[in-house]
Amino acid sequence: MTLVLEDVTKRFGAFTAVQNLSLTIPEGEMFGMLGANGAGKTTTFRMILGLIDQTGGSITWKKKKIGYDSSHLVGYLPEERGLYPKMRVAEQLVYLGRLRGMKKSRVLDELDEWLEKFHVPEYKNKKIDELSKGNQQKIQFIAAVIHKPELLILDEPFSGLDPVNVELLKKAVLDLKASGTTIVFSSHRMEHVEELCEYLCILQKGRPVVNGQLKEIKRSYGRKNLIVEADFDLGFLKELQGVGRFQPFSGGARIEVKDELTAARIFSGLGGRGFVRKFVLEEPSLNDIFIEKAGAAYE
Ligand SMILES: Nc1ncnc2c1ncn2[C@@H]1O[C@H](COP(=O)(O)OP(=O)(O)OP(=O)(O)O)[C@@H](O)[C@H]1O
Repeated sequence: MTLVLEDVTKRFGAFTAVQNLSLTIPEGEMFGMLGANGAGKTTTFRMILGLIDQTGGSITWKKKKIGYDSSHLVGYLPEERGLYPKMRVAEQLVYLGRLRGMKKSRVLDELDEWLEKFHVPEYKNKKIDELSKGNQQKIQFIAAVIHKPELLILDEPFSGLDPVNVELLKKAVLDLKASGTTIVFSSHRMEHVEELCEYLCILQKGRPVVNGQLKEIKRSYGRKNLIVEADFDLGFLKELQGVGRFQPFSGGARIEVKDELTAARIFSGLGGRGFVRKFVLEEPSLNDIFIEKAGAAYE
């Protein structure tokens, strides 16, 4: 276990931004930090990186506190993007790489590789403010990883990227994971977290309301989703015992059911009413769990 947060609290004056947060993030894993706006994700990242001190509790990376002397071990993509607009990409990266103890020639070699990977080798000598916002974000991502950090913290890495760039970045992140990097990232897009993370935490007003392994979280949530499509009105199912949220859509409904027995009862209740085109029982999505636990919806 490499990144350990024990009973961490952060207060800003009288306001508590993070409260009694305990997490263990296994080495080489990708960990999703979720929560509505203002839940405490960025504050937690800043504490992990040693940029701000926690009010209580402890945070260790491989049993040591992270401080400025460990900046070569960690990489950070902050939520507020911060490149120097008038600097050229290569100059910027050399500057940041050297701050982390890299030789200029190594920075330039790594940069060439990354720009190829992101299909933008022509950006090397462009000024940051000549690039689109999404492309600036790719450069900032390269700045966070160019020194091959052991621990990588990405605050909303996919926000503002088009679908092609989201895929490029996902692949880059998965490659880093495959090479052993421990990655913690935040996102408001549940499907990204679901696709990439085995472990996650949902914060609500600074407190962890869900924390652990995704498949275990889904299993213990219990309820499942039933997708039914039929040529008759399914509204009567709302009243059945064991039925939770009922979301009708054109030609069918998505129905939260307590257990498989409820699904079986629904199945027999459909008989003789008309034509059923689809009847599928699915695991709850992370979005379902998030809506219940964090009390906020995302599309
Ligand atoms: N320096 C500060 N002084 C006072 N309050 C702060 C400070 N930094 C953060 N906060 C407050 O702490 C809470 C948590 O903020 P934080 O930025 O960690 O949320 P977040 O989960 O990252 O939100 P978002 O999804 O909007 O980025 C917010 O209510 C915020 O206003």
